[in-house]
Amino acid sequence: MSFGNLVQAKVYQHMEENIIPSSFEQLEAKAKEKLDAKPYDYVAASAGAEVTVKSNNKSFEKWQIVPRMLCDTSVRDLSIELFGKKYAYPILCAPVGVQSIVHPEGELASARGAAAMDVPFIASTASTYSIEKTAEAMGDKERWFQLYWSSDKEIAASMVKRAEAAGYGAIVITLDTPMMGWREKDIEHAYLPFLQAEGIGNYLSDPVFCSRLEKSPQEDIRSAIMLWSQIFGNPTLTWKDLEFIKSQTSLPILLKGILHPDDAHLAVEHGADGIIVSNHGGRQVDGAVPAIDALPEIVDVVKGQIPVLMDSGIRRGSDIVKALALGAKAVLVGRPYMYGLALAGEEGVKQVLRNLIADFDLTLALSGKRNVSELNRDMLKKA
Ligand SMILES: Cc1cc2nc3c(=O)[nH]c(=O)nc-3n(C[C@H](O)[C@H](O)[C@H](O)COP(=O)(O)O)c2cc1C
Ligand SMILES: O=C(O)C(=O)c1ccccc1
Repeated sequence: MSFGNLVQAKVYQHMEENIIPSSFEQLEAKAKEKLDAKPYDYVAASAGAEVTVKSNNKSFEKWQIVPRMLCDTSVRDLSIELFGKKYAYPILCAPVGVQSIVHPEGELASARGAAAMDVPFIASTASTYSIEKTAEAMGDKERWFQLYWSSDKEIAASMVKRAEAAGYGAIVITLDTPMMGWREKDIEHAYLPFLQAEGIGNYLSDPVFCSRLEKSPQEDIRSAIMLWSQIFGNPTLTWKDLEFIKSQTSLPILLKGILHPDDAHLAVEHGADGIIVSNHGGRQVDGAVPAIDALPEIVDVVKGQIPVLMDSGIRRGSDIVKALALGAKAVLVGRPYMYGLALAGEEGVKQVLRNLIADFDLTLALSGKRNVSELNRDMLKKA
């Protein structure tokens, strides 16, 4: 059945039991009801007084869309091109670690949900399920691998090579987490899921990691967890270390966590293939600049030499329109799909993504635009 431009009807068709609220606030509230406090707070909470996570959302309100009329928006194309490949939408699932704390199928369910919606899935280094198992769940659908560069560089290199072998299309190196931020809720709960061996699946299945152990993780999980805690994160890294990872792979490399225009400049200078403007959803430096505020200056510095993506605070279609109008090529979503996963596994992730895509499509059309390349700063007004 075709519903023409009644995008809502196309969405309703898939909602057998309306399990997933369409509003982000209700989605979060339902996830809170369902989950235990520890895993819920791990996902929902942020660093410090949570100023940045709040201002991530507030800052989108500073930009107002000025819609244009009579533009024939009957036929629309939401696709983009990145690194020579076509993507159906300018939306990706952000790398989110340790997803098994909200659903037993964890990353596998999210990856399947993303694949079903034609949304690329970025698998975190800190996944409970391995690079290879996640790839297997996705068939030939697009996936990227996010690297937490461990203090043992051979382990980092091994993971990058495993990702390339398993059909991942890009490597995202997260720069803002050489150590985890000060998250008051997790401290209150004394919660660190890794200490129960959740979120370390890529290490336990890594030949180089295992070669550093006296006994296999199956024989002695405590020592494996201990080693993980010693090698996770690498605060010694500097710009010149990027050369090492570049030499390990032919995949495009994106740097995630850039907020300063000078760092964007350095990223280009050191041969990054892309940048992800992000404050890690407010989970690292409380008081850090909202990502949407950092974006325009970074886009100006990069001058189209490499694609600039962004995340931190994308909740609705209008947020995506604004980010793209300010120069982002695509956006990543984090918490929204985690709540979908918590509520209904793969189906929940699918519904969250489907709603977001439909909302984006409608906002684009109602703003008088037919495709992503028509989005630019002229359509925005600063409040
Ligand atoms: C529970 C959780 C775990 C995360 N784990 C990772 C991770 O393993 N690697 C990473 O690069 N970013 C991680 N992030 C950050 C996300 O990739 C992304 O930057 C952030 O969630 C975007 O903000 P949003 O949640 O407001 O959409 C995590 C975020 C959350 C909420
Ligand atoms: O919780 C996070 O934000 C995060 O990035 C992370 C870091 C280490 C392991 C798992 C997730």
